[in-house]
Amino acid sequence: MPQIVVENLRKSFHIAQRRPGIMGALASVVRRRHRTVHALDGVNFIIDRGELVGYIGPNGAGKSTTVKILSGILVPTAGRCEIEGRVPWRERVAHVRDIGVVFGQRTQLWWDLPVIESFELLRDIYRVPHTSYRRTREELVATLDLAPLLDVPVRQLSLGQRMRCDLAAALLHEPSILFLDEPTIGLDAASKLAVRAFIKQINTRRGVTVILTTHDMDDIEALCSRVMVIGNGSVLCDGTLADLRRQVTRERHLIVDLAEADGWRGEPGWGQLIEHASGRVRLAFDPDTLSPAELIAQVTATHAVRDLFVENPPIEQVVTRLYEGGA
Ligand SMILES: Nc1ncnc2c1ncn2[C@@H]1O[C@H](COP(=O)(O)OP(=O)(O)OP(=O)(O)O)[C@@H](O)[C@H]1O
Repeated sequence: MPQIVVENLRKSFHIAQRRPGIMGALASVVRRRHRTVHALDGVNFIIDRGELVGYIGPNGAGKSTTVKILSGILVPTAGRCEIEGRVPWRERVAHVRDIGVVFGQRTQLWWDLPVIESFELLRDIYRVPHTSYRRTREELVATLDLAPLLDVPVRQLSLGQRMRCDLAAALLHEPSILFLDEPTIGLDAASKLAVRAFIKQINTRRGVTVILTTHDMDDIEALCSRVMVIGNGSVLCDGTLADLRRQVTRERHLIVDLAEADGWRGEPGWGQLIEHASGRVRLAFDPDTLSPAELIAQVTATHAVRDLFVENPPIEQVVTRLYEGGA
């Protein structure tokens, strides 16, 4: 049975528009003009227990609105949304016991309290029995290396330390679903790797379903077997990263390091030259028109080559094209 069902979900916001100038402001008091923003315009997806799904899209596409509806904070204008058979905004108390939410830009911990006291408060709020709370807390403290941080007030933590504490806080009540909104934003390389490893671990070992919203494509490549791309309020693509690539382009790239920096003599039939600097050449070619083996044979027959390799276009490029197509 699917754990999350979203069908034809719509959410519109009516925004009061202010007219410019003092007269405009006075006129707005008497007669307000409104503008409607269709943040979600028919979103559909199903997520099974234990999936780790990336939810990506350009700014303003509707990601946060979806997550807010799924967490019961917002009520949609129309459509169906059920999680564990419950409607999130109608059965909020039961629903929040099943979910954990982490926002990279905000903390759910109490700013002036030591971390451990925030944990205790969350235990009270979620009414977690003492024995299971202690067991889960000890596991999380060990896995996320939190022991040295427990007595430190949250405002004194670095961003990376705070994120590790926020992840623990979201999991203390052992939810079966975790919503992560930009969990690696602003983190240094080592902290990013630690957070990613932890997300992977709670998904594979504990079977927690994870919905990850991010603009960091390295997060997606490292973690997600499935990616949903949203644009203009609807899902543009739902599948593996390979599906996403196939939907956007068949293009592949040949990268050639030349023995002589300015020795490039490309032929028009080899594809499009998209980079040529410091002896490195990057060609975008269509493997259906010219096979990689044939292209390599032609290039090496006519050039002195130090090194070469074939790769897919960077995922950022693929995603940007998908966003542009969707827009
Ligand atoms: N409370 C609100 N009132 C009015 N408009 C809103 C509100 N929340 C979101 N919107 C609008 O709905 C659209 C979708 O916003 P949303 O925050 O869901 O996008 P997003 O994909 O999360 O963007 P980002 O990547 O920038 O966080 C935008 O046009 C936004 O301005």
